[in-house]
Amino acid sequence: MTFNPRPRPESYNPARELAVRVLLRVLAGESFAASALDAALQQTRLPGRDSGLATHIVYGTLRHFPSLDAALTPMLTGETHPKVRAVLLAGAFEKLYLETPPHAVVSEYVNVARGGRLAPPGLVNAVLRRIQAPVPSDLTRTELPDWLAEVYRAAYGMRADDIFADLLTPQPLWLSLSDAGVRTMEQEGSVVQSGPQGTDRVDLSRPLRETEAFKRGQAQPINPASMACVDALGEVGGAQVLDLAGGAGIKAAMLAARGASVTSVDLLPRKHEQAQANLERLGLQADFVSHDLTQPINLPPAAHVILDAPCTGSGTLRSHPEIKLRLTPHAVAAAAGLQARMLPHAAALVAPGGALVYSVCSVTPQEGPEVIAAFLRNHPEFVAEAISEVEVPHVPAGDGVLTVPVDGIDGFFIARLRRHADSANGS
Ligand SMILES: C[S@@+](CC[C@H](N)C(=O)[O-])C[C@H]1O[C@@H](n2cnc3c(N)ncnc32)[C@H](O)[C@@H]1O
Repeated sequence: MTFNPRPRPESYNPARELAVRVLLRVLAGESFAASALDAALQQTRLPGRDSGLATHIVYGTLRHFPSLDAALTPMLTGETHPKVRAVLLAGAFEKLYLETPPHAVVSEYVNVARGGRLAPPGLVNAVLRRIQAPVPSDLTRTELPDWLAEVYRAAYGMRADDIFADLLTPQPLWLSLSDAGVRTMEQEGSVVQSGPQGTDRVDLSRPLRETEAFKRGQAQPINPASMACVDALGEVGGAQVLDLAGGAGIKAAMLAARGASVTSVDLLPRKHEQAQANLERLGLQADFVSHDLTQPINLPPAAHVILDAPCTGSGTLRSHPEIKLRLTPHAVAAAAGLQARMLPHAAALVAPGGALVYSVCSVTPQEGPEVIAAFLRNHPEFVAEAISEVEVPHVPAGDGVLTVPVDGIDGFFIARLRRHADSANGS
């Protein structure tokens, strides 16, 4: 008898297997899409076109997850292994939302399933051949759970439908660029368009980290709505600024670049390490303090304080579509509770006559207007001020503003509170 080796699986584009493996981690709640994808792309070094395809599949699948899940669920019986589900979700996304010919989608994902030992090829073949778009409904139009779609409708009224459509499209890249950075980017073939709040919208000719502008410290990613929070602090050149919940230091970097002396406070020392490394890249500096801001903190008061509080991120669904899959009303209440505990300790650091900017990248009323209203009821020494520095589209929201998440701008709640000049500090 002659030995017949098993036929080798047909080849397939590794971008699809990479996308499936990234989805597997993100759907298991192990990672955000951005960091899982970044790590996988750095490890495999796919050519540019293929990394573009992998990125498109990961984000598209997450953005359309509610519809894809609704289309798949009736076709599957019993428990479906997460690996099988990830293959089917990615395949269904590509069949229903990209222009890849259906027969190519089926054969590619059958080969991914077999070659990557991810799923029974026969099942993938059968499901992807038959799958069709689900019947149109509110869910397929918004791709959001009902309660979250209602939050958006309540916040933005007539504009909500445009926002739902926008949230399903790829996120543009926003950078803060120095003049030299604009020139370096353009020399490398990237297209730079000036955007709101002094940011630039950039179509890159290569991955950001590989651009000279990034390596030389001439470029910092920042969303215009995030920059609006920095701008709301007013003129900070030469002033002391307390950057509370400073995290990886994006706002700290923008403040330091304007000549402020920044002290950045965060719960997690590892965030300070990231911030420090980034500031070094940019040729800037700041001081760091690790502290739990639900507790009083002993720092000299400052005329400019920002609390960019931890939040649910419900205003960043275009760049972080996985958030909508995990977010619950319970998580919103928990975030609002944390923010309400942090705000008085931040306010205690504001010098008489000074300003406190409170910001969250969330559009829920609990994390924005309600936190501020409750604080002001108990702190008559503060008054909310109008913020003229917000250039991005925004709507009024209680004592602050809510930026409108269209055109790649995140949804941020921003309020500015002024301490009366004759009121002393204290919690
Ligand atoms: C929205 S992020 C800050 C982003 C940052 N301001 C920036 O612009 O890069 C919120 C930060 O709050 C921090 N945080 C969460 N709970 C905290 C607490 N109890 N005390 C201090 N910081 C906290 C998190 O570690 C996270 O870095």
